[in-house]
Amino acid sequence: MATNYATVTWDQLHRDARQLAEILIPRGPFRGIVAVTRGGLIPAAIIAREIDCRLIETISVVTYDEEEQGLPTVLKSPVAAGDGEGFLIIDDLVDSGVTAQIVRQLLPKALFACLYAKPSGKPLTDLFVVEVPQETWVLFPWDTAPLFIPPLARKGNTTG
Ligand SMILES: O=P(O)(O)OC[C@H]1O[C@H](OP(=O)(O)OP(=O)(O)O)[C@H](O)[C@@H]1O
Ligand SMILES: Nc1nc2[nH]cnc2c(=O)[nH]1
Ligand SMILES: [Mg+2]
Repeated sequence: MATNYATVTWDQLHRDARQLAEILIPRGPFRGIVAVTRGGLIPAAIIAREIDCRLIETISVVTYDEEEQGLPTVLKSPVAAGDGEGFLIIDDLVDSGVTAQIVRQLLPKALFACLYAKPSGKPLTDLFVVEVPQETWVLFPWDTAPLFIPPLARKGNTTG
């Protein structure tokens, strides 16, 4: 279980994805992108727009249920990407690196990039934008919703 949380807003995610695209342009051009569903879908869409790439394939790997890590299962293979030559793999983050390891085994010639990297997963990604502590759970904009909280002055005041 994570000991703390880092909330990423839509704006921040968009800025980080654009920054990754900027780093990726000199590494291209790419024949296509493989988005690691589901978390990689939105970063991949933003990056595809910035690097002007229209061919998007997906790979589906399920590893986590809520915050619990389980055995990874490949639900969909990225058949259109062959051995990955000329392709760019995009995910939202690497944590333990297990998902990235599986994806890389299936696409050994592709470049792997993600927005956020925790120390254990860092060696498994070719490029990333922001490092996050291992014990921090990243809350993506699609994981969260704005919520009313009472003013501090009323905290613990059951009458007001
Ligand atoms: O480095 P790891 O420890 O493998 O963790 C990273 C993976 O975990 C999350 O996906 P998740 O399995 O939760 O599925 P989702 O993308 O469909 O939400 C995240 O989107 C990465 O793909
Ligand atoms: N949302 C989210 N999914 C994850 N999967 C593995 N690590 C994380 C994390 O920090 N945040
Ligand atoms: Mg994922």
